[in-house]
Amino acid sequence: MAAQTAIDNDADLLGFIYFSKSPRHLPIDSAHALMQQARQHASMRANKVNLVSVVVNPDNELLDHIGRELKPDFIQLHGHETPERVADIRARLNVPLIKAISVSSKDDVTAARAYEPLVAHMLFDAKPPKDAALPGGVGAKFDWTLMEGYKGSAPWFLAGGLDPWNVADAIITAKAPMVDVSSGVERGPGLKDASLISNFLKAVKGI
Ligand SMILES: O=C(O)c1ccccc1N[C@@H]1O[C@H](COP(=O)(O)O)[C@@H](O)[C@H]1O
Repeated sequence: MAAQTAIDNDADLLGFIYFSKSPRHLPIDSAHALMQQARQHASMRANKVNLVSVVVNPDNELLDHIGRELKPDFIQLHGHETPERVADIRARLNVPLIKAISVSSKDDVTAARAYEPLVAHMLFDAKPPKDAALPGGVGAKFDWTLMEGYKGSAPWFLAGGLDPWNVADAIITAKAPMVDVSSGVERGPGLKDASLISNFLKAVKGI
């Protein structure tokens, strides 16, 4: 299981996608089973791993369902949720939030300020191509130098097109405290690859 490889290589967080257009989409029952296995594996190894439910413009019904059934450590909002909507979600759920921002310019990075008081972590991902079916998980990179000077009020994630070969350069260039990856550790859409996962984590931990 990909999650086990990630845990064995000291990943701090694991993401479970709930978005039907994604090749990584996991219905709640499947996510529940995989998250249980991941929690058991981490506790056997005395590793602490945080489990993240990734959603896109979720309605309240879905959020309540995820909160109740999956009990994730974080919910990652990867759509066009406004700061007002994020404030509503924060008031509704007792789950720390990660807000993804799509970046193609410095203004996009500046837009993070409005979310910072509302979330545990910001995540900066590339703006997907206009015709993309997914808002993330498409392997698109952005100009990491756009993160220059961004401090943030909490540790933040760099994402978008990262892989085992470029992640060290990305961390150094963007001065990123944390990174997130999806397609860059896959051998095909939705097919996580154990050796890519372990090479990615070795590259990150080796810095
Ligand atoms: O991975 C997905 O399928 C996905 C679907 C919907 C929203 C977000 C998704 N993934 C997130 O996208 C970024 C970057 O992915 P990649 O490494 O460029 O493939 C990452 O934060 C994932 O959590």
